[in-house]
Formats: sequence, C-alpha cells, structure tokens
Amino acid sequence: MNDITFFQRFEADIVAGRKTITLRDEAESHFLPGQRLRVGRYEDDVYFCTIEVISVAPVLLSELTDEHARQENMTLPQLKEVIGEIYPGLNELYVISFERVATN
Ligand SMILES: CC(=O)Nc1ccn([C@@H]2O[C@H](CO)[C@@H](O)[C@H]2O)c(=O)n1
Repeated sequence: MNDITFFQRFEADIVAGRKTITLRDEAESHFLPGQRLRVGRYEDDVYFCTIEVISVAPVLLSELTDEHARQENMTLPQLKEVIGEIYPGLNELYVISFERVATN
C-alpha cells in the first residue's frame, strides 16, 4: 500500500529531486516530519519511490511565491493553474516539503 499519490506526470521530477514540495488540502495535512512515505502514481497506484517528510505548514493560495514554484519545478502561474485544476476554489493549502530517500 502507498501512503501518498502523485499524478504520473510528476513522477520523473520527483525521482530526479527536481520537485521537493507538494501542495495539498486539509485531508492530506496529517503527515509528520520524519515520516517516510511510500509514493505511488495516482492513475494506477504503482509505487515509484519513498520520500521523507521534512515539514508540513499551512499556506494560502495568495501567499505562494516564486520559491514555492521553483520547488515544484514550475513557474508561479503554472503552479497556480495546476492547483486551480486539482482544488477548484480552495484557498487554504498545506505545503509538504520532502526529500526523496529510496526507490524500493
Ligand atoms: C489526489 C490528489 O490530490 N493528488 C495530487 C495532488 C497534488 N499533486 C501535486 O502537488 C502540487 C500542488 O498541488 C502539484 O505539483 C500537484 O500536481 C499531485 O501530484 N497529486
């Protein structure tokens, strides 16, 4: 069983260490620093790596900066568009920062 899933289009960036945060809603805000999470693809739940949670912190959509976007390997407009598609109308998000620790 996986602990968290990402859309398949982000797999390569996560595995390469180019994507080091994810923005989630309250339902996925319960992860704790130091936890190791098995990561799978949203589309088929196939495991693809393990990450260690560094921190979890609330952030408003309006507070997102170029630094968040850089950590997503996107531009800020791209990031806001993606969030608007995944979480339409949601302003209160949680930034989960992580480090990729293993691939098995
Ligand atoms: C079921 C479900 O919510 N799955 C999600 C949710 C979010 N994300 C990524 O986190 C960042 C900001 O939201 C962007 O990179 C998103 O694509 C994801 O990959 N998969």
